[in-house]
Amino acid sequence: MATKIDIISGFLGAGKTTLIKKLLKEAYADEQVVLIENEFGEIGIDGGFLKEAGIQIREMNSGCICCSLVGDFGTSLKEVVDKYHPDRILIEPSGVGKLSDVIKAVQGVQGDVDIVLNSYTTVVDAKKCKMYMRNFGEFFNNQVEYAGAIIMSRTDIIDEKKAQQAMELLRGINAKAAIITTPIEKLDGKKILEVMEKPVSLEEELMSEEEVCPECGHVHEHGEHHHHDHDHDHECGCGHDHEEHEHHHHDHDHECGCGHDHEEHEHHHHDHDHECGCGHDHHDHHHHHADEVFTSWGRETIKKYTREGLEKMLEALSASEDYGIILRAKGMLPAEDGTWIYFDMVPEETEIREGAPEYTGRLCVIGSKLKEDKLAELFGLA
Ligand SMILES: Nc1nc2c(ncn2[C@@H]2O[C@H](COP(=O)(O)OP(=O)(O)OP(=O)(O)O)[C@@H](O)[C@H]2O)c(=O)[nH]1
Repeated sequence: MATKIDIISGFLGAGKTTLIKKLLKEAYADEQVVLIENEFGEIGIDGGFLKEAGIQIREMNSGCICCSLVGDFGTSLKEVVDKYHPDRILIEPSGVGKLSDVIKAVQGVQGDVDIVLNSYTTVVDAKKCKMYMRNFGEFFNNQVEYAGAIIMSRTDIIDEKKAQQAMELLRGINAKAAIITTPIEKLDGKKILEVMEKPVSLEEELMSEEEVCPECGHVHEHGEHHHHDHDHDHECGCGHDHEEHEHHHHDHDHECGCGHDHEEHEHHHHDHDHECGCGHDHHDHHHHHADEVFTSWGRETIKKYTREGLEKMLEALSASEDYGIILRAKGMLPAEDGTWIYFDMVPEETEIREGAPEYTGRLCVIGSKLKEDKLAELFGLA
């Protein structure tokens, strides 16, 4: 049986790891699963948390799984399949990766390796969705637009109105995905996986009632029919033949988000297919690689911290832009009292907990226009 590939995408701190842990426990318990992580920061931090769950983890920290690294990624995927023959490979792209690039990379090796793209899901922080769309739309929106299913995180802590607003924003750029709005801790992992694998939105459910497939003339089951549609959409963004491109152009304009009109868009495709083939509009001056926009700063350290001290440092990070635009910080550090402090921070939300001793202390900050000297000073590591 071909190894199933589940892609779990989502912006920095969205809740990808939280979801993966839940799926491992509740939905993948009887399967052999390998996780491929592509972290943006230089220091692998998540690995530590997930190793406790006892699954195989392969980290790809050398760069993004994107246009330039498709080869490495393919090799990595092949090695994992040959070595472990897993039932499933979970791919957790970096929080600033473009989902379309990852889908394309998987599809690119599908012919050589016995894998099948099974699901492509995006976790969205419902609390920050609006802000991310506005400030980092180029990366954030792509993850939403290409998702088969969208899981809204933090619907447990925001009010209904805000959740509704976030949902509408997401629906505005992805008309088809199933959007999970129920807090995930209320749902069984199996149920979540079911939605990820057969993401049927209400709209499709209603529409497909009596719908006859225009291609084969049959009435399909909901899920079946839906998958059919989705496959087409995604193929369209990923370097498949031109006829199909044109055929689906209507959808594609939306997916691209480039703001150009249809004709112009088509033009770009002709011109730029050669350069990269990833279906992006490279002519657009707003196209960036993640490392042009986001930077990370990380340190290994033996310095000991206190919870109170660390809390203040993390508060200072989001209180101003003195340290740059901070989007994410995490780490595990030795405490003065001999315990270990693990922390997870997204602006205005900090989680500090006790964890198992690590071989050394590590911390990582991700953001835009980071001021490294100031950060080193703040954490007492200058
Ligand atoms: N209240 C609440 N907190 C959440 C939810 N999902 C994630 N978090 C918290 O948000 C923080 C980040 O969650 P992660 O699962 O590590 O996010 P991630 O997407 O893997 O983050 P990256 O490491 O940046 O890729 C953690 O402190 C989580 O406990 C949610 O649905 N509700």
